[in-house]
Amino acid sequence: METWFIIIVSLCIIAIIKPFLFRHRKNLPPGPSFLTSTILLLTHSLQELEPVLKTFKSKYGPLITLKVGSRCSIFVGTHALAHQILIQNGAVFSDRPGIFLLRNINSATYGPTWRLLRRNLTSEMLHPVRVKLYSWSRKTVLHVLINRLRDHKEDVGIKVVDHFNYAMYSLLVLMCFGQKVDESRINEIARTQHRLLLIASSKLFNILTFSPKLGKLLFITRWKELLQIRNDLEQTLIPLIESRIESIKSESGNERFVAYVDTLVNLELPKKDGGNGNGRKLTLKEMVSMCGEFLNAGTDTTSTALQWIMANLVKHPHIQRKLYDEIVAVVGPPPAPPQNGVELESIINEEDLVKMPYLKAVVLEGLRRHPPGHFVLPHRVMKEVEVQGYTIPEGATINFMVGEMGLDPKVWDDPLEFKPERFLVNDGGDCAFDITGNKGIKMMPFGAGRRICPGYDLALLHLEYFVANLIWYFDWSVPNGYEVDLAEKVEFTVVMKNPLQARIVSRVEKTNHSS
Ligand code: HEM
Repeated sequence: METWFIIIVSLCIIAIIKPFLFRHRKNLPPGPSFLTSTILLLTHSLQELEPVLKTFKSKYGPLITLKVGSRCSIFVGTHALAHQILIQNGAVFSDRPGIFLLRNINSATYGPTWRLLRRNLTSEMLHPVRVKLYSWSRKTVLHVLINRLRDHKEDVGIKVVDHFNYAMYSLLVLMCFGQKVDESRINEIARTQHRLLLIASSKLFNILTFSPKLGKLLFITRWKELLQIRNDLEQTLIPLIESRIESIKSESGNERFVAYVDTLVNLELPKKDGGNGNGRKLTLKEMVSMCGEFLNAGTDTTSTALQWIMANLVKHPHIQRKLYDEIVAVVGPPPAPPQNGVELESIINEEDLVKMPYLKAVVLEGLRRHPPGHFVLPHRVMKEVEVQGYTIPEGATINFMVGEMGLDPKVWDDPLEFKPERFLVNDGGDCAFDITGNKGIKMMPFGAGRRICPGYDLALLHLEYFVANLIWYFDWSVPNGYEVDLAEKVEFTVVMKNPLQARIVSRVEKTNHSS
């Protein structure tokens, strides 16, 4: 029903905007007809466009244009071009199509406000010294996760994704608001954020990035739904922000660590694009956008990646064994599991992770084979520029086929295989891979260039830390009658269509039973 409606409306729009069609006489990268492009953009979310774009790539080459009226959306399908665009010409391609509703880092236009907000995050929260100070929160959350996984019935298997999600939300909520929040509140935050993310990855957003007015007109119901969710998020997060602000005032510097909210309270927006023309503090609603982004960015993405990695370790027991052997060689065998959910005293220290190259390789292979996002966030071209003899017009949106790049047989041998060894150098002794792609892009799960994910180091730490500890404590295997299915499903991230179900047994208990 909705699709028919969209098609009819799009045909009407064609008639209205036809005069704009021929405004581009420039040599744009090739692509399908205006009508095909319009229908595709109106009926698909960004991630849903992937299979169609793959076909277009074989037909038109690695630079593809989808045109609607005078606007274009350009897609880039190869590593070399992505490097040329994002690294060599970074400044021109680092803007975002302004999507109004939120003031946060990822939606900010390339300018002083974006710089200020991004620097605040990287220097106040993601600096290695700060990240180290949060190690107690990672330990706390890991304890909870391990105890939750221990509680299931062994033979049935456990669906792990909800537990991973809960762990990532608990962790990021701690870092954001500086306090432990009870389970029902965490679940409420996770639910609201998830609803927001689902809308953010729908067709509505595809059109909004292209033409905000058209998007709101065509998807009025969805737009209203988005405003309602945004409202719900404010109701959930404002009390947490206010409570943190109160505690900063009362404890004046005696806090155990700096939470994200603390850094936002002190921020002063630059005069130039501060909204009302003079430098000012963030409003509470703007803090909601910033905190919401912090939670979104680091939760679903990381728990999706964690699930894919663990699924591959369950599917390939020899890789799991090799990883376990590496861990034991560095830290020794795992301790006896805690009784009655008592906190674990002994876990793998973060400092030990650097001695585990195979662990790094497993995580990187997971991100190559199953990047949580198969595209980056849309970029906006700031000035007309030539790429490969084609004109990339000012104002065009541009995106990158991240999923496709990770599977390119010209760059990766047996790209569909899960082979962590491909990341090892020096006869398997080292894992040195530049995830930023600064010198050359082979894959880009975190994007590349000026808009690269600022949280990539933290995300890699979270993945290595959780994978290492989960494999050290537990033996992971396939429950009876179940098969690990690597089929994908598009949500905000690209998730497992059939979520991982695993039989998880404490390694120490398993050894005791068998001896
Ligand atoms: C496995 C986990 C993660 C993945 C796969 C991931 C991936 C990405 C990608 C693809 C982008 C868009 C890059 C672009 O548009 O070119 C991005 C942006 C961003 N990410 Fe992450 N991310 C992860 C974790 C995190 C974490 C833990 C944080 C911080 C707590 C974070 C914060 C951000 C922010 C603020 C942006 C917007 C950057 C900007 O526009 O300047 N991400 N991320």
